[in-house]
Amino acid sequence: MLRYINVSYAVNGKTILRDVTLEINRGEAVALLGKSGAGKTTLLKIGAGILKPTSGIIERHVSRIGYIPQSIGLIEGATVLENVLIASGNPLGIFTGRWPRHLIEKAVQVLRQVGLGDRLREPVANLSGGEKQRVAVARALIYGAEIILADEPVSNLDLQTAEDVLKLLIAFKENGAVLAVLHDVDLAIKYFDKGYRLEGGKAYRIW
Ligand SMILES: Nc1ncnc2c1ncn2[C@@H]1O[C@H](COP(=O)(O)OP(=O)(O)OP(=O)(O)O)[C@@H](O)[C@H]1O
Repeated sequence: MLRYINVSYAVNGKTILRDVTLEINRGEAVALLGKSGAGKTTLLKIGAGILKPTSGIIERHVSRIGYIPQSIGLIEGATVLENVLIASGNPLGIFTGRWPRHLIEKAVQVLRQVGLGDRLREPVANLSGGEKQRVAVARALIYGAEIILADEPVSNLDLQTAEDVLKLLIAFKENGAVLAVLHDVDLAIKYFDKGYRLEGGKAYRIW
């Protein structure tokens, strides 16, 4: 679904990625590991099309990519339901605050799917870190993303919550595939089909 071929990325004369080749196939959950500053976020942003590689090729065999940044990227003052509706891509609703009934029904359905059916009217600011990650997954679902690129989706979460969020992310494989940046190798091995480690700008397949 997503393939990096000899991708390099440099900024201000500093090479962050060198000749990275890796692929995420349909039905796969792929973990990306590596020390702080190794280039994991940069790699994800290139996959999402936010950054352009300095050289190399990105092949995308998907039309919709869901990108969940480290900051999660929710609108804190808006409700859980509004945050999901905004991701549905209906431009009128964003300006008028009025959404077609079918979209509201769909938003409620994806929020139930991620276990937040009883928090629809809650401002996102009131949610815990794990619950915010769930909203982010619900946004990807209503958007119709085929692949999720998630940047450290479980950092700062306790183990139980981290496992719950990972199970939810992994379930997204049914829609396509998942690429997630993780720090915990044990969790990565437990839940992910494939793992790469970034080191010195290069990607090494570790399982
Ligand atoms: N626009 C930029 N200008 C200068 N340096 C940058 C820029 N973007 C990234 N870098 C540097 O590139 C390196 C890789 O950054 P990146 O955010 O991809 O790392 P990371 O592996 O995601 O780190 P972390 O685990 O700490 O989030 C870092 O040293 C960072 O400071």
